[in-house]
Amino acid sequence: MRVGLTGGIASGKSTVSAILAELGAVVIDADKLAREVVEQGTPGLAAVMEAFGEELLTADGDLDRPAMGALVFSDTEKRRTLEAIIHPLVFERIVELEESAPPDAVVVHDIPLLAESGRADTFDEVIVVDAPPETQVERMLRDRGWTREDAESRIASQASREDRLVIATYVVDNTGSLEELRRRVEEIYAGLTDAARAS
Ligand SMILES: CC(C)(COP(=O)(O)OP(=O)(O)OC[C@H]1O[C@@H](n2cnc3c(N)ncnc32)[C@H](O)[C@@H]1O)[C@@H](O)C(=O)NCCC(=O)NCCS
Ligand SMILES: Nc1ncnc2c1ncn2[C@@H]1O[C@H](COP(=O)(O)OP(=O)(O)OP(=O)(O)O)[C@@H](O)[C@H]1O
Repeated sequence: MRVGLTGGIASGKSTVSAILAELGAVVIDADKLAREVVEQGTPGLAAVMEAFGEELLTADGDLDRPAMGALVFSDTEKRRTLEAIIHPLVFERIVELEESAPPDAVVVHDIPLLAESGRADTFDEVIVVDAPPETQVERMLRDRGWTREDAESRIASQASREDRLVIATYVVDNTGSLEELRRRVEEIYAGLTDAARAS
């Protein structure tokens, strides 16, 4: 069974995917793949350098992610240029990883931009982790040392909360405690495994 997992930045997706992995799901993490495809020595990094210039490399030769973030989250055209390089490479890796998963696995795709991608209906189920923007901002300020402006510009680069909720077959309200979150995820996973067995 193929399950999409999405949510706005800092909504709690990684926390949910870690619980699902613990429960037995195979998790494919698009953010992680988006980092791997631009590691040093990759064609992805070469393509990014060609489009954006070598000043976006750190002294060690890695992609300077904070500098790239500052650039693309304040300029939509630059963000689209970066996405046009990275997204096809991520998609290729997703297909490869999916092919190597056991046939009866619950495969969870953690994809921050699932609502934006227009591919939600290619999944059997879609879990949306939901939290209000103010909670997202609070978590980003607390954890990442970003300014409120940094946090708000990322939220503004993403689909609205409403646009994400319309693709959901399961909604995880993540405004409560971590214990409540775990209970809700366990309940959803039980439903997924039942459905996978029945199919
Ligand atoms: C601009 C980059 C280098 C900044 O890196 P940084 O380490 O600061 O952030 P990281 O990659 O860990 O992403 C954190 C979160 O930012 C949000 N985000 C990332 N890219 C995008 C985007 N293109 N549009 C909207 N939100 C985004 C997501 O919620 C993501 O979970 C990086 O985000 C990137 O390469 N983005 C383009 C690739 C992409 O779209 N990734 C998202 C899933 S495939
Ligand atoms: N219910 C909760 N109560 C308190 N803190 C939470 C809750 N859910 C998640 N968090 C915390 O909020 C932060 C963001 O959560 P997480 O990293 O899971 O979000 P994310 O959606 O994966 O973020 P990103 O989009 O950046 O990948 C983490 O520090 C996490 O521990």
